[in-house]
Amino acid sequence: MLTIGIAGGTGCGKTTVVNQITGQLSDSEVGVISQDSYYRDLSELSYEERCKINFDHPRAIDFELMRSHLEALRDGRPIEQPVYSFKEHNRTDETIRTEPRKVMIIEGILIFTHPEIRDLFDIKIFVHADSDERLIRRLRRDITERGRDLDEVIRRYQDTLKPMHDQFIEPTKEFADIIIPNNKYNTVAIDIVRTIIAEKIALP
Ligand SMILES: Nc1ncnc2c1ncn2[C@@H]1O[C@H](COP(=O)(O)OP(=O)(O)O)[C@@H](O)[C@H]1O
Ligand SMILES: Nc1ccn([C@@H]2O[C@H](COP(=O)(O)O)[C@@H](O)[C@H]2O)c(=O)n1
Repeated sequence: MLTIGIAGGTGCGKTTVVNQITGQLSDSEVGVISQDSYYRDLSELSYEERCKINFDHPRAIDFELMRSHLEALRDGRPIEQPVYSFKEHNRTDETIRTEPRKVMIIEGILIFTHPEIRDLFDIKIFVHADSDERLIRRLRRDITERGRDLDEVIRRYQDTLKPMHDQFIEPTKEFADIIIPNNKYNTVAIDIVRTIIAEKIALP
């Protein structure tokens, strides 16, 4: 199995890049896992308490579960990937059965902060977009897709997102094998990654 990690700050375009990479590839050969699935279960907290959680700190992520899932896939075993709700700030009761594939892509803001997770990646890609661009994209996306309003996004950006990005996420750029500049759509970089994956899939 070829394991590709795609990191970068919120709104840099990780999900978009993953969709562009996998667009014309077969689902049976390339799978995608999102770090969002591994936000800790917060069912013991009220909704109001969950709203106050810092979701940009590495401790918000259940890296143990992520590691055991990545190792299971690598060993050829399927996993039950949790499904996350941004509206509820919590995991749902659902899971998605994810079968091992020739290529697995894992995307998320914090995946390069954890040394043991980092070591599981054959290729590490960091997607870069400037912070003003990322904030604009995040505002648009969170309001239209994640049930947030302007005040919520700005408050979270100032209180936790920006400081956590500077402390934890930006420094992991140094671990990347490839940095994709994504202030604008970057078809050249996407083609390069697709070529690498196509070669892997072509192997018996
Ligand atoms: N290169 C780009 N140019 C303009 N908008 C983009 C670009 N890449 C992504 N977007 C948009 O920005 C928003 C955030 O992108 P997304 O892929 O969800 O980022 P991430 O997964 O890194 O948080 C989405 O609405 C997406 O359509
Ligand atoms: N309940 C939650 C959980 C996470 N977030 C934010 O999501 C961002 C990471 O996801 P991306 O798709 O943007 O990479 C992260 O910055 C968290 O602040 C949230 O708003 N609510």
